[in-house]
Amino acid sequence: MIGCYLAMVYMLRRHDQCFLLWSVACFVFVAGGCAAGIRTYVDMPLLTYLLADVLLLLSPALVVAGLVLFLRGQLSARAKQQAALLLTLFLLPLAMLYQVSNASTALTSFSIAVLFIYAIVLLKNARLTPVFPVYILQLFFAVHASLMVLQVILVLPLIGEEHRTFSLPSLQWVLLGHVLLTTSTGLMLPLLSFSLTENQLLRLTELDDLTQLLNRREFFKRANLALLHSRRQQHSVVVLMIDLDHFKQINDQWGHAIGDLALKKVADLLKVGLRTSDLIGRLGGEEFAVLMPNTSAEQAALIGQRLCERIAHHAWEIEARPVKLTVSVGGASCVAALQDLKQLLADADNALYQAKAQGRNRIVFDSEFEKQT
Ligand SMILES: Nc1nc2c(ncn2[C@@H]2O[C@H](COP(=O)(O)OP(=O)(O)OP(=O)(O)O)[C@@H](O)[C@H]2O)c(=O)[nH]1
Repeated sequence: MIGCYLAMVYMLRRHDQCFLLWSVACFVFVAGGCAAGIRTYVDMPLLTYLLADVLLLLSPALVVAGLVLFLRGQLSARAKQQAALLLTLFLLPLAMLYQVSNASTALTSFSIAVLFIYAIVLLKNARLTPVFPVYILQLFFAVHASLMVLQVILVLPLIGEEHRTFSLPSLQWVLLGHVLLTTSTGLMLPLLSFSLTENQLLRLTELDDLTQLLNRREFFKRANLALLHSRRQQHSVVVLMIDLDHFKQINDQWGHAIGDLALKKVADLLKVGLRTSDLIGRLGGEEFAVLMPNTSAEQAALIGQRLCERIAHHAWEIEARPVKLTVSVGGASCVAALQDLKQLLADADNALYQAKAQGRNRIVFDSEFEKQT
């Protein structure tokens, strides 16, 4: 059932390959369980021991392969080679041991435990929010790995004995835990992907596609909140409007694609030149806005001046074209954030207009602000 459920998620998620692997892993697990289950009735060790153990190991291996695919977006040739090598390393001793009573069970259980530990390590590098599906899966894998180690401990003394391992009550409990954990893991895996989609959707609605800065709507939303916060704290706030100089000429001379790369580069330079607490947005076209909370006019003037210099003196070369770029900056501030955002932006825009009129590549502050300071 879980295999069918994952197969349906695979189709719903537009053939996201990791779900196919996870679905196949469930069917392989059931096939391996069936092959092992008929040991009591059928004397075909090749089927009931060798094939059963191969299938039982292949199932978690497919889960791990699906995780790699999910986290890295692809299974590289190197990863496939490593998987083939590991499978061979497992198959060789198994082929030699499968007729020795209980030895193959111990080997398979140990290998599965190693695979689950690897899955925990893989998930450690997953940067997903909300993070709880990752933690829960790590917990499942940890319990599952412990269960497999327990199975090894229980089976080791029975190697070579003609005892039917799974008739032991303790091992039946382990087996039950194995099935429950496999089911729970199968149910939890899609949540990983929902976390990822949620993140991607959030990014799409909040960030500007080209520059990965806040888009206009998100900038206004966050800036209004920041302003409210500053008002409560009685802090002064500075808003900068930043506009590229003669950007039309760059588009006309080098083409729109180069213009886009120039916009991206400016955005990167803004990110580097400003603090993480500053909000940076692309309001549209070649116009950016920055809100600097808890910042004095003098500090902002200095930072703005440095930004202009950093951009003007940057070794501009985009796809081997010597693109020359400068920006003009208009600043506005209010002590204790008495103004609203729209007014602040309008004042900064006014100052930007003056910066352009005075020859560009400079920062000018709104005169209203200068009076206040
Ligand atoms: N490549 C690219 N160009 C854009 C984008 N958005 C706006 N532009 C261009 O930016 C240019 C803006 O031109 P203007 O408003 O005349 O301003 P300017 O040439 O920078 O001149 P000043 O602002 O007066 O210094 C136009 O050519 C737009 O086509 C974009 O996303 N990518």
